[in-house]
Order: sequence, then structure tokens, then C-alpha cells
Amino acid sequence: MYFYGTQSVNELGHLTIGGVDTIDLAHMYGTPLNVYDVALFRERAAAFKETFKNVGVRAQVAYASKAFSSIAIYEVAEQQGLSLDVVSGGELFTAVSAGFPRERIHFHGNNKSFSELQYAFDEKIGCIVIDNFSEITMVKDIAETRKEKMNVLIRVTPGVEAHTHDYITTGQEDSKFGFDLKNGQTDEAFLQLHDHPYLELLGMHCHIGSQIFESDAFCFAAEVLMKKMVAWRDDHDFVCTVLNLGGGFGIRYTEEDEPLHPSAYVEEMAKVVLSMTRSHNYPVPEIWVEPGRSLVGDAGTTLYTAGSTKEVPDVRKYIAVDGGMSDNIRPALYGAKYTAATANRIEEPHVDKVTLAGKCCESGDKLIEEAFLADPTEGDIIAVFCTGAYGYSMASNYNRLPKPAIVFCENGEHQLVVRRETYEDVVRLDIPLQSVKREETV
Ligand SMILES: Cc1ncc(COP(=O)(O)O)c(C=O)c1O
Ligand SMILES: N[C@@H](CCCC[NH3+])C(=O)O
Repeated sequence: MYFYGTQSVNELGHLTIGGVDTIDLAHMYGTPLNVYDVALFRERAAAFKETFKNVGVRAQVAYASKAFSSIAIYEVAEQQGLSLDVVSGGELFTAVSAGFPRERIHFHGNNKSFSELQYAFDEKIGCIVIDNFSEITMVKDIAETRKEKMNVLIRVTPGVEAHTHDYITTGQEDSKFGFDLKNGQTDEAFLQLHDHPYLELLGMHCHIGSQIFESDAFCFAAEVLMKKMVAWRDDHDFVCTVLNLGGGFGIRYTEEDEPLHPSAYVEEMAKVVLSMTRSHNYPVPEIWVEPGRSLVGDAGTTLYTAGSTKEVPDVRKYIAVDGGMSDNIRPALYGAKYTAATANRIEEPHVDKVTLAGKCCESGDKLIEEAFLADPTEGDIIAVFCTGAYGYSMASNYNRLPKPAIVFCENGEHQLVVRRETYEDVVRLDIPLQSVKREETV
């Protein structure tokens, strides 16, 4: 059994997280339940920050909160001295609701609306990462009308094809994100922004994709952007003070995954930046990174209750749980792989091969095609590991399933941080038919 972070086993043979018995949690809060190991999040955050300190560069580590956005996780991020990457008015509102320091909020997105951008100005956030030409027009318009300053970065697609699922690569030229580096769009964006009276161009941003293991791809992206920064200095006498290299650091979902320690990726990138600054006599920029998955992914575990089983003779045994693609779309969307365990008998041999199915009305709603569990039977609590990133944040009410509750565990204590949706929540936006007149039919 592979344990993440503070996971362990207690005297009852139950899985514990943050020193709390997961079976107690399942009984107290119900299932499906997302449980976060807060100490692991803190450890990861500290490791990123420590790495930059050791390498000797100024840095901001921004939590890419699309991975899991809630007021409580923003509060923990704040406590850890992280910055915050938000990608919508809704995430910004969550940050504001958490009282997150505005100057450490960075706003991303390939189609920010005028009102979202105005909201960013209202809140005087730290930086807008500009993605396209219409955004330049809008941001200039807002800044000039209000006569207000705003820091901006230019998002660039550096032409790096990282090895990951097609849906989560973003650094290649044919991407909906950012300005292309090779065809001149990035330079054009630079010319439109670099001497604006209200917009403070800090530098460049790139993010090559998600769940990437090879550090070469990150280092290559750093090199490509540094070269462009040097060219702007040489041609326009403009020095970038910030280089944002995004997130995307891969984590271990199953034993097939062999990531480096998350902070090792940033160490290598920082070294590339330092060596380029030395060889081009360039002032060392502040490096920003945006880890999402590598901060919260393995800190999250989902607890389900096992329900019906079905044997397809000589083919497989299905065991269904009380959630599925509604709380974790990743297996259905990306073919993502996970591991699981029978949390109430965690020490027994996990040798029974089953397909862990969800309860949604879709044949593709399988959480794990080949799960090895300890003789799973109805009523068992099944823990699916590593669900902390892009699980709850991509959850839906498909089949009108209420979204799960979320509990934080740390030092033997637990706290509900997102309550479970009720059936009333599920219909809260519905408006019953009232005034539509029907033609009388005879
Ligand atoms: C711009 C940007 N930054 C950071 C991230 C975080 O990525 P990850 O969760 O893989 O670290 C993403 C998502 O892929 C992103 O689009
Ligand atoms: N949602 C994706 C990652 C996309 C990251 C956002 N750019 C996943 O679950 O792996």
C-alpha cells in the first residue's frame, strides 16, 4: 500500500488522514467525501518556497486555484505565503471572500470579459496575465478611463510540446491560449504594452501543460522566454522584471507515474534562468510559478461507500460507489488512472481485482478500470487516492447528484470546509413554470 503525506493505519485497521480515522469521517459527514491532508499541502508549499530561497532568486509561488478552489484552501494558501492564480470572476470572488491579499492575486484566462477585468481593477489585484489582443484593448480602455495602474504580463505559447494528454497541453503553437512567439504576435503585444502610461508590463508568462514529468520541457520553455527577454532588452532597451513559468508539475497517481519531487522542477528551471542571465548579463528577474496539481493533488482523497456489485462471468466484477464522474470527471475525460483501497480494512491484502464504477447513467462512468481492493463488499468505505486536484473543481450535478462535502484534516482534527449539497441546493436555481400561456387546444 502506498501512503501519501500523513496517511497511516490505526489500531482498528482503518486508514487515517491527518491523524483522523477516515471511517469516522465517512460516518460523521457521509459519502462521497473529499478529505484533504492539510499538512501535505503546507509541506509542498514550503518546499517550493524553500527551493527558490536556496537557489537564491526572488520568487512568487502562486497556487493555481483552478485545481481546487474554496475559501478555506485560499486561507491556507495565504497562511503559507503563497500568491494566487485565478481564472475567472468566480475564483476572484472566492479569493475576495477569503480576504486574500489582493496584491498577490494574478488573473488568467483566454476570454476574460470586460466586467471580469473591471472587477480585477476594482480589487486592485497584483497582476493581469494578458492572453490576446482584445484583452489588451479592454485593459487599456479600463486603465485609461479610470486613470488607474495595473501590472500586466504577456502570456506566450513558447512552442513546447510536452508529453501529456492532448487536452491538457497548452504550450504548443496551435493552442487557444496566449500569444504565439514564433509568428510575431508576442512582439506585437509587447509593442502595444511596453510604454503605456497606466499599464506596467512586468514580463512574460508561459504554461506548457499539466501533469508533465520531464523537466527538459520546463527548462526549454524557460530558455525560450529568456531569449525573447534578452531580445527586447537589446532591441527596445526594455528589461523584464518578472518571468512566470506556470505550473504543470506531474504527480504520482499510480505506480506507473514517476515524477520528480515537485520542487525539483522549479529548481532546474531557476538554474536555467540564472545561467542565461549570467551569460547575457541580464538582471535576474523575479521568477513566478503556478503549481496547482502538485500542491493539492495527492493531498486529497475521496471516500465512497461501496454499493451494488455485478459479476460479468469471465470478464470482470463491477463494484459501484455512491459517486462517480459527477465528482471526478478525469477518468472519463482523460482516461486518468487512480488507485484505491478498502479504507475500513486497509491492512488486508488488496488482491481482488474489480472495476470501480460510479453511479451515473453512463457506461463510461468508471472511476478505476482495474482496482485492487480487499474483498470489497456493500457498505465498505472505498478510498480513491490523489483526487485533490481537478476533482471537486470539475464536479457537476449530472443526474442531479448533489456535490460532496469537503473536510480538512490536520493534527488529529477535522473541519468541514464545504458542506454537502442538499436536494434543495440541486433545485435552487430552478423556476417553476408560472406564466407561460398555452394555446388552448380543442
Ligand atoms: C496558466 C496555468 N497556470 C497553472 C496551471 C496549473 O497547472 P497544474 O495544476 O498542472 O500545476 C494551469 C493549468 O494547467 C494553467 O493553465
Ligand atoms: N483539468 C485538467 C488540467 C487542466 C489544467 C488547467 N489548464 C486535469 O484534470 O488534469
